[in-house]
Amino acid sequence: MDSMKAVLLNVFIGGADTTPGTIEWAMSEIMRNPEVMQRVQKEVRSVFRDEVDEEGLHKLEYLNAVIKETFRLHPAGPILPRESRESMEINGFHVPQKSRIMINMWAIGRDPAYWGEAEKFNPERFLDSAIDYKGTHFTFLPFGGGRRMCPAIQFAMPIVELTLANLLFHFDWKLPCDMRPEDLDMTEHFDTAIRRKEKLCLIPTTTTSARPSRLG
Ligand code: HEM
Repeated sequence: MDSMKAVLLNVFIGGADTTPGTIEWAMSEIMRNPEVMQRVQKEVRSVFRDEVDEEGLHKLEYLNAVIKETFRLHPAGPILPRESRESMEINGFHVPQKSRIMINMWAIGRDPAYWGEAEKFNPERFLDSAIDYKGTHFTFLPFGGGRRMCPAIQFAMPIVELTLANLLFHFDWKLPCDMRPEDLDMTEHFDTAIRRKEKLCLIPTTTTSARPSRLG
């Protein structure tokens, strides 16, 4: 019974903050980078005609790169906890058996040793790149890796893609009070996940350019 409770709690905690948090960070980064907004909206609006559907998602190469870049800078699971099964030596440090090891994916994602212009939101770095989120590229593990990696990738990714594609397809977006993109507050609040400290507040306007066939 206790392990059933633990599994259910894990699913609730694992699913609660991660997906909406990723969508919120992606929209924040897209708003801060108008050239990314222009490119991603152009892609979404050229792939879909009347509605966004799941079948077309695989064609959204640039949106996929935007999501990967969001994971790199704002990983929903910033710390991956592990325990060493045996004692070992890593980079000259002795790690005793059963040590608790915290892998800091947030820091690895911003490490200039692995990423050019590491602090810059640049989805283009993932275009024509073999790096994916399946747990084999150790500098990029948004869903973790190994036997404890997130069991919900196939479920979570379409939700993130569909939500963002819909937001970008149906609406144009503005920052409130004539705020400039570079003034958008990106302060982080660290909990089990890293969320925005201030909620993201945006103004949607409906657009006719997304639905040419209905107007035609
Ligand atoms: C964008 C969405 C999501 C991201 C980025 C994400 C990321 C992660 C990460 C980094 C881990 C730790 C993996 C490791 O230690 O190697 C994890 C574990 C887990 N996630 Fe997700 N997750 C997402 C969505 C979800 C959803 C929607 C659910 C459930 C409905 C879920 C359920 C779980 C569970 C149960 C675990 C624990 C697995 C275990 O300990 O064996 N996740 N997730």
